[in-house]
Amino acid sequence: MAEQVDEGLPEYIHIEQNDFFSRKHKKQKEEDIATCECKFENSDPDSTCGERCLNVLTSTECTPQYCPCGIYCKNQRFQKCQYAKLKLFITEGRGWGILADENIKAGTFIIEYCGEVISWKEARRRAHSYENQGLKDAFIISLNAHESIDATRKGSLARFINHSCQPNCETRKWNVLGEIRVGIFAKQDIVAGTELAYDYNFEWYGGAKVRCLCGASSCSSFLGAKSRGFQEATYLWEDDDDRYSVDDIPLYDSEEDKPHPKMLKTSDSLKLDAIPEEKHDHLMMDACSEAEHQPDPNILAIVPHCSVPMEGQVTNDMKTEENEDEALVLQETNQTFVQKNAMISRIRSNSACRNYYIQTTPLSNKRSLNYSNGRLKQPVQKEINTKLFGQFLASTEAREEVDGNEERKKQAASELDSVYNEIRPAIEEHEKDSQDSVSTSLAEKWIEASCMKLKAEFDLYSSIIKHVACTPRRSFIEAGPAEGGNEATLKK
Ligand SMILES: C[S@@+](CC[C@H](N)C(=O)[O-])C[C@H]1O[C@@H](n2cnc3c(N)ncnc32)[C@H](O)[C@@H]1O
Repeated sequence: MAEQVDEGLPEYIHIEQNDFFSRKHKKQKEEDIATCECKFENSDPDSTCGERCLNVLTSTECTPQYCPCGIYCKNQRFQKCQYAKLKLFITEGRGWGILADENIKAGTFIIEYCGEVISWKEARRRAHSYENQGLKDAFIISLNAHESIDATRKGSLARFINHSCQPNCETRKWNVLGEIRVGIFAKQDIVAGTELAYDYNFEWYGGAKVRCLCGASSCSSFLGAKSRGFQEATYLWEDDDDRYSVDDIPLYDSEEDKPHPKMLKTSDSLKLDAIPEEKHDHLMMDACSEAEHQPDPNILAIVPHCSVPMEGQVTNDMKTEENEDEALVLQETNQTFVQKNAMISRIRSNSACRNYYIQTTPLSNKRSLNYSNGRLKQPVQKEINTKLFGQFLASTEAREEVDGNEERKKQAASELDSVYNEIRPAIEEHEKDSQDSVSTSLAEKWIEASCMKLKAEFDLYSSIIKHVACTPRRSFIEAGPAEGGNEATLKK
């Protein structure tokens, strides 16, 4: 049975505590330690840091030695790795998944989403690097506006929990000894043998679209289909308009995905030997597809390493990781910053994760996702041809004013793009996560750049309207033919 499990198991390093990649774990200052007012009473099991505990109410774990309940404190679940019993299993079409190995009550802390804590810049760099190396599974989630957790190389069993549009679990952020940590919690009572899933809430940002195989009746068909990026990119323009045909947009079926080559040797304590032999037709989110996960030779080979010492497992050195990072940096230096299907999923507190939308232009929410016979259509930016208008105007001043305004509009748009790039994590976090706030200075910077762009657009369009309406127009003969063969529109 154990051999069966190791066969095809993705290569990763099992950890049960976050690994800080570029900084140390924060040292909790004494004045920052929140002490609750609970008091252990033999007769009342709820007296020890249960639902009424002030720390529990604020999603903060009690600090050992400071909790009045001492060893009886029940609010140190992350610290003590008090996880529910889980089993790894192979889904049909979605790779590995996790089953509840016991009945789980609604609200229960199930497991921590562990991984490497990295900056969002590093997350973006890694996402592109992983993508370039053919790694299709997304394991990077956001922790807050500045940092992400990457469970690609190091993680807990939580890295195997799949997405569902109708999930039985959710993510929640907790403050543990001064650090924010992400836990998977049961949204409802879960019966043993049921697959666990939460809504990734992917924010798709380009490239191939991953078909969602969660099987829920309310399934949105693609991972990230509800995100702004996806909706913008798949906006359906006029029907029967061949220009927007998307026959060649690449679709990625998870069922075609192939897990990593030869995998990690795990200790028995991980319960990796518990994959059930029978098919899991009863599972809530069993896949619709028949295909199996196959090994993918393109996927980055990662040397097994365990930061939590495990029986029979050799602790690897950092060299491999460093070399790998160097390779990633080199590779990235060589690559152009073309949109690819790199996935960084970003968790928002107490609910989900999403992908970065790697695009410099902020997207509007106004468009909705549309399909035409199951096909998605590409967006086209509709721009006013100011050059054409300029040629239409007789006065040099009018033409110069329109040209100048267009130039200012372009500058404002590019400034907004660069501000957006600079503060994107904070903006995204703010939009999707009521727990995180954008700092006032960032918000002001963003608002100022947005206003400048709106003003520049307004100035441009009003100058066009003003001059077209009020200044004498040149005849087509005088203006000469416009670029793009728009002669007809130039004639008076
Ligand atoms: C965090 S991993 C989950 C574990 C993954 N199944 C594995 O075998 O390693 C996320 C990846 O699993 C796959 N996946 C998860 N949920 C899915 C779903 N509902 N439909 C299709 N693929 C899914 C996608 O490839 C996604 O990028």
